[in-house]
Amino acid sequence: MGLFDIFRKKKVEVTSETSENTVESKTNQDNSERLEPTTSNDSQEAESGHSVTEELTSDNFPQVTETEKISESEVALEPMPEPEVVEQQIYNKGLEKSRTGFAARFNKFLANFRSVDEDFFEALEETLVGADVGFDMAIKISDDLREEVKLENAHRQEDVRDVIIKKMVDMYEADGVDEDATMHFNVNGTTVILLVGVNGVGKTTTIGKLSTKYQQQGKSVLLAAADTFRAGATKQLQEWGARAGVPVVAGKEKADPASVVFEAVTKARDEHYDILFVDTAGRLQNNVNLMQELEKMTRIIKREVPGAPHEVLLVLDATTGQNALQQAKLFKNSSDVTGIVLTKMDGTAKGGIVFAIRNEMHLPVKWVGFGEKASDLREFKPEEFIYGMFKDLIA
Ligand SMILES: Nc1nc2c(ncn2[C@@H]2O[C@H](COP(=O)(O)OP(=O)(O)OP(=O)(O)O)[C@@H](O)[C@H]2O)c(=O)[nH]1
Repeated sequence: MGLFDIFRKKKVEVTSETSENTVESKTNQDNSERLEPTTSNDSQEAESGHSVTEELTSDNFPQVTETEKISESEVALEPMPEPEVVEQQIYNKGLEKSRTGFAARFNKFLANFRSVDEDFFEALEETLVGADVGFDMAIKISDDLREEVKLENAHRQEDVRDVIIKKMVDMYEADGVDEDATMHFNVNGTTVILLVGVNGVGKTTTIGKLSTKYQQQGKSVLLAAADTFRAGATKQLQEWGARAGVPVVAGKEKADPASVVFEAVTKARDEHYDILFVDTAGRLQNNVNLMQELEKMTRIIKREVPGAPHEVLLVLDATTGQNALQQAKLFKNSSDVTGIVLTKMDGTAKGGIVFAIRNEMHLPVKWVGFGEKASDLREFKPEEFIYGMFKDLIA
């Protein structure tokens, strides 16, 4: 089953689940309406002009009634949602801005639809570029659609919309056929994971989140604060380390980052840590010194732990749109990037960047950040992403 079919299936399942829930909640509402006392707190509040809650003291605190006790035990028996459902909810929430942004652009484009002519393709390209799917992909989609018989026969807005979204999903799927989005671990010793990227994209935060996750899975984790460039970076990493219960190897401010890496990598290897995360400094990506610094660190890591680094994760800030794509190109050329962490997806209306990264970079997105908390970093799931992005657009 292709990605688009999975997306359609998900949509049908969720729509029918939602309508069942609506019937159920309507029934509950009907019952509760009948049980509701005639004088509610709200009306008391409205009459007295101030909150009832404020007047509660230990003396007049209401006793739990028999009915409330029953409903509490009912709540306790309620089944926990399936992990896939939880994941879908997280993606839906995290992609809210992108989804509404894309839907607004797309609906505007469709509202002007009269016929499939040259103007139509021009407007489509503009819409796609505006949604940050990347220039190359926008042109490719538009070119492919010119050959599409189904589009030629489409007369209604809904048909046009379905053909275009199916094309986007199919193309996205085809571009990712050889992509390996799994994390690679060293089976014979310490796994070394390097995080690279420009200033402020979320490297330190991502290390904090990943170390919390792996620590909770029972792995022993060590952090290396090799960002000696920015004052405060080491402290920030130490704070995450303390929260996750993970030790941090740090050097003095402005110390040679390579010396911190050397100390950390030998400690991790000799003391048999499962994972070492290396936080690097993020100056401008075209800064030659930064690239040389990264190369030096990588040489030391390779020398001390053969086969390392096992992952070089490039962190990109999704809110920077096409700028993130430029950064990806530069880093890909000068370091052995194995995957991408796309942060701040919660704060962008430009989720289309995921399409551009796959289409133009052929680098797998391995993780996505939907917020600042440790649990907001999620493994990248293409199905959830496609669903979260387009669910409002397909009937
Ligand atoms: N909303 C949101 N904020 C995030 C996310 N990831 C990181 N941030 C925030 O982005 C800001 C920068 O994150 P850092 O981890 O300091 O970035 P950095 O790449 O280490 O920065 P430098 O050390 O300057 O290179 C912080 O305020 C983070 O809380 C995310 O997924 N969503």
